[in-house]
Amino acid sequence: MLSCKSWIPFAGTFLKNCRSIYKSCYLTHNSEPEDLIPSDQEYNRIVNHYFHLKESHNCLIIQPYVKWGPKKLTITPEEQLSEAIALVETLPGWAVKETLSVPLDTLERKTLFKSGSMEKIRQLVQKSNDVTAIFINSGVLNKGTVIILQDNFHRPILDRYKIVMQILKTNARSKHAKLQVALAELYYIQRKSEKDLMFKTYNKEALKLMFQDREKKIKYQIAALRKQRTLLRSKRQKMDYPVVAVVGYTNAGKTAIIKSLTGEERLLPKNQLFATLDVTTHQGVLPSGLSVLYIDTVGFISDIPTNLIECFVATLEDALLADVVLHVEDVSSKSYNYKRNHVLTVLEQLEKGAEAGNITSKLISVGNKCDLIDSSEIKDHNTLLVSAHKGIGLEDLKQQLEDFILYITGRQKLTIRIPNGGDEIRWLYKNATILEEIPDQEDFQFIFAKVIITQASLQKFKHYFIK
Ligand SMILES: Nc1nc2c(ncn2[C@@H]2O[C@H](COP(=O)(O)OP(=O)(O)OP(=O)(O)O)[C@@H](O)[C@H]2O)c(=O)[nH]1
Ligand SMILES: [Mg+2]
Repeated sequence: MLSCKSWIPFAGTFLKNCRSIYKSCYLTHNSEPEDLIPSDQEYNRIVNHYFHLKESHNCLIIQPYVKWGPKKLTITPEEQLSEAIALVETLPGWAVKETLSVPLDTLERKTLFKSGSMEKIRQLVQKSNDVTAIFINSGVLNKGTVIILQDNFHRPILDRYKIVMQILKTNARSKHAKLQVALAELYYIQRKSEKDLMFKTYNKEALKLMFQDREKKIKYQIAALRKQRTLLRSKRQKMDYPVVAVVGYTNAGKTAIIKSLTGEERLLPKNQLFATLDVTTHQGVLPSGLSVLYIDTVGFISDIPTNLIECFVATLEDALLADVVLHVEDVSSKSYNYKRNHVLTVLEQLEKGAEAGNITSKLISVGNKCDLIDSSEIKDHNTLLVSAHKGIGLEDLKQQLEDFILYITGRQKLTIRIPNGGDEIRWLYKNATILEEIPDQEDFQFIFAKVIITQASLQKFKHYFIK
């Protein structure tokens, strides 16, 4: 385990490197393209110091919970613990050895736990001596508490923030996701450097320069990617397909739903938290034949400092500009209400952000994994129940989406009488969705075309063809 003192010898080389161009030598277990993220050895060491990055850990998970008062959560400690287990098990090579829920009367105590609980934890660590880390399932622990607990239990202490960061690092595949994670990590280290004694030996100016330089380079690359995405977005707008953004708590089944709605084999739903870190787009067809684009997004999770999620908000931008936002909920989850409230709160916060527009007015909820519950367990009778696995309710979902899209985008279903084989039908094939062509029985020179068409296209059609 690294202590504060073990950092001092690095300070000299660190300062030298601060003024040099940073060589690419990102975390050893995370293969980075050479030019992707500016990095240096010292920075990586700092990161390792905070995050205790390792290929594997045997964890003791401790779930602190406040028994009563305003800090008491609506989610039970058992439910919190099961999410903590899922978080650890998401990391390849990591395992859960022991778990313990510890009641607290306050979250303010410096040691977090009372002496009786401290003793209980100490005994548990001694008993299972293959425990290599203690994960305390709480947002961010303050440095003083971490030091006290580490000194007491002689194991690295991890909090929720660190575990989620580790998952994001492990699961980030695309250039964009890696850059977002690198930025989140940088902000964390930057904040630490303002208070942490560990940085006392470093030249403050050089440190600041190094952080600024790193931030500038990462942001530059993110901006370049964003330009590409804006280009793609405008191409998509030209295609004029309605867009459905699929959002929700992590592991609710967003990817699985999109896979079932589109039949796209490339999509791989996983029993992991934060399996999806990239915003991807998939084409599907609604009951009347209208093409639609589904956007898969990064899942939400509660009790994580907002700055970590903020880094991913940029990746949600496209999603939030969608015509419809489909909120996927896991109806089999015991913390269904807690998760629902969390997602809705985050969406409301995003809505307040500059470009997001009005999200709540274009929100539809769908309850996934209904195959795992029986009718007595239904939590909200107004939510459409589906199962991506068993294919239950998917046709109803498509119909709901279609009706909502027609309503919200001002598309109309129309029947237009036009010449058979003329320019009109060719134009409509390009600019609208043709549902059916029916010959006019009274005059075979004409057909009735049933179409779905936007207001804008209808105006153009009238302008070109109706004199
Ligand atoms: N029983 C059951 N399991 C499902 C259903 N839909 C999804 N799952 C499972 O739930 C897990 C999570 O599914 P994903 O589609 O990856 O969930 P997600 O919301 O995209 O998760 P993240 O990308 O990690 O936020 C996987 O193991 C799926 O196989 C369903 O209808 N029924
Ligand atoms: Mg997913």
